[in-house]
Amino acid sequence: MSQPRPRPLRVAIAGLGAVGQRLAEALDAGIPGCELSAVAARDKAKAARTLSTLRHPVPVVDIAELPPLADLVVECAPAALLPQIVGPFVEAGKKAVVLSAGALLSHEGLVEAARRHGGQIIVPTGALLGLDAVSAAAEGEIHAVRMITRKPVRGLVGAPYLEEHGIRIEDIREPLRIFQGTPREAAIGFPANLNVAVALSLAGIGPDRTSLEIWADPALTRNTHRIEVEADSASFSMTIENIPSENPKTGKITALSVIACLRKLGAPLRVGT
Ligand SMILES: NC(=O)C1=CN([C@@H]2O[C@H](COP(=O)(O)OP(=O)(O)OC[C@H]3O[C@@H](n4cnc5c(N)ncnc54)[C@H](O)[C@@H]3O)[C@@H](O)[C@H]2O)C=CC1
Ligand SMILES: O=C([O-])CC(=O)C(=O)O
Repeated sequence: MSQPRPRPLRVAIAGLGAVGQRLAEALDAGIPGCELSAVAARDKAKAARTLSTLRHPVPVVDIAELPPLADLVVECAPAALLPQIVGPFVEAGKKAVVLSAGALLSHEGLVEAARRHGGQIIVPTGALLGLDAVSAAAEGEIHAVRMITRKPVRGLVGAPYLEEHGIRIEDIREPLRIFQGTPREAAIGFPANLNVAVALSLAGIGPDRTSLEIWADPALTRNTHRIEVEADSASFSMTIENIPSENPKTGKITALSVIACLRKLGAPLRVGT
């Protein structure tokens, strides 16, 4: 006898920016097994106007009001808000999809809280690619992971690392390597730009052994990430060229990755690790 169909997972969106808006539209149009149940926004009046075209209206609330309204939260807000969005969900044994992955490194207690309370933090592939192969390779032995990110100037200006090191990129005419180090260092210096490097490191050999270069390139229009992996099971390299969304720092594919991730949660056929 078949099991009764579970009720849809109530999904909350925290942050109604480039990713949040696209995701709200997709949930409203229908992702099987999921229903949009609430949105948290900084400017609630503006968010209510943005959401007024949805077929199924949802409450627009403060972050602190989300937990009783949802079973899963998608964090797509500024990185500094990560603990207040994710903490209450995982402490209640619920799930949190995290886009500001860089901020996980300075709030490792969240993973511990999820372990203690039976919650789960899900970092989708986001603006990157290949985390399926990296996770598989990590079940064996990975010798090295290297990532090279190239971004248009407007996707990088304002990063704290540039200001701290007096690096001006506004007038460059040639590609300039602006950073060489680890994802852990980049998460601090580029909190709105390098979540992908941290996601890669968490899938593979960690934020201190992964190596990362960041280039500002005035000729580029796309955020371009190349990953190179050497493992005992395989060697592979892959590149993704992301078309920016309304937010020049964020590739369009980021919201689509979250949509695909939510679709997989309850799918009868699930493809990819
Ligand atoms: N993991 C990945 O592959 C990627 C991660 N990201 C990260 O995802 C996050 C979201 O990206 P975007 O949508 O492009 O950012 P965005 O800047 O377009 O949107 C963030 C939204 O959060 C809202 N917000 C600010 N304070 C708030 C508060 N107190 N309560 C509720 N909402 C608040 C802002 O008003 C804004 O609408 C960022 O942290 C970004 O760095 C972005 C691209 C790829
Ligand atoms: O890493 C990020 O947060 C965003 C990014 O590079 C992209 O969208 O290509």
